[in-house]
Amino acid sequence: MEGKVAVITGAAKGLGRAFAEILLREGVKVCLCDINTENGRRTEKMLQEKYSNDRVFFMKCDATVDTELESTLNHVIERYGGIDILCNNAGIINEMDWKKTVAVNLSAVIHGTLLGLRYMGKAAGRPHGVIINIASVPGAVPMSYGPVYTASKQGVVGFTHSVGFLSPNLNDVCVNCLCPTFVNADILKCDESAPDFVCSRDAQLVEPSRKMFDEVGIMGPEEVAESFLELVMNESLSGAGFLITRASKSLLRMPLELPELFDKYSSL
Ligand SMILES: NC(=O)C1=CN([C@@H]2O[C@H](COP(=O)(O)OP(=O)(O)OC[C@H]3O[C@@H](n4cnc5c(N)ncnc54)[C@H](O)[C@@H]3O)[C@@H](O)[C@H]2O)C=CC1
Ligand SMILES: CCC(=O)/C=C/C=C\C[C@@H](O)/C=C/C=C/C=C\[C@@H](O)CCCC(=O)O
Repeated sequence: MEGKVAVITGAAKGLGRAFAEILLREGVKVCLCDINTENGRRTEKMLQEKYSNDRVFFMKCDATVDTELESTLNHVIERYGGIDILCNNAGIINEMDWKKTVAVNLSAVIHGTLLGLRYMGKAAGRPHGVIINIASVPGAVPMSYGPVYTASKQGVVGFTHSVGFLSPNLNDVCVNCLCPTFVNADILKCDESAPDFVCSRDAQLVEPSRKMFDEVGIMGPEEVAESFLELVMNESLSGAGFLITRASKSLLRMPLELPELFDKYSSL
């Protein structure tokens, strides 16, 4: 991993920051992209102090703005010479502004992947590339209080399964996705005062999820980052989706393990 270059969207905090940190630990150079400059600069400072100034930097980038995402990738190529790992991680849950949820969670992931296929791997004169799209458990099962969020994540899983099937043969870029269960991050707060954390206003729908927190547990971002690293290092898989649960503490390949998961949810 030493010397490889990674770009992570939504990396100012939560899972994106944990993914950045585990890659830095392995010797990778990382560009942290996020729409939130304040958190992004804070994370940049923290990681530069821990690793070094020249191995990590922050770029303000709204992943939903096509030109911003593309110019970010170009900037990273100029600065570090290429890109080997791209993680399309930025995500929100906002059932009221459903177009924004689809734009961040699905459209930006599709655009990021298509750019990655152009700027990484053989097409860009690099030996190999890895794209990891962050979906979620609702990428495979329904989540009643977040139908738009669910649709966006199912879109990510379907897109990844399809595009990842061919991409290793085309230009040696693997595309996979991760579906973690609940992770301790701001997105879980469902705080209606923060516009991007709005899920259903119907308490009766949200309540079952709170029960699910106890049932399936809430993972730490660093636990998910260990599985993320395992997937980044696997150069033979593509078009696959992986579930990460607290109980398994490892990657479960979808859809093989899903019948068991459906049983678990339908019995609650
Ligand atoms: N926390 C959880 O329980 C789970 C989260 N996920 C997914 O993991 C990903 C990361 O979420 P968390 O770290 O949990 O949430 P978070 O809310 O802590 O972090 C999300 C980051 O994305 C950034 N962001 C939002 N819109 C953006 C945009 N347009 N462009 C660039 N950055 C943007 C935010 O500023 C924030 O820094 C999301 O895709 C989420 O759907 C998946 C499964 C479980
Ligand atoms: C209460 C606020 C909240 O739950 C917000 C969640 C936002 C994002 C987290 C998401 O990515 C993780 C979801 C994991 C879900 C696991 C199981 C669900 O599919 C069960 C849904 C049960 C139901 O339909 O009520």
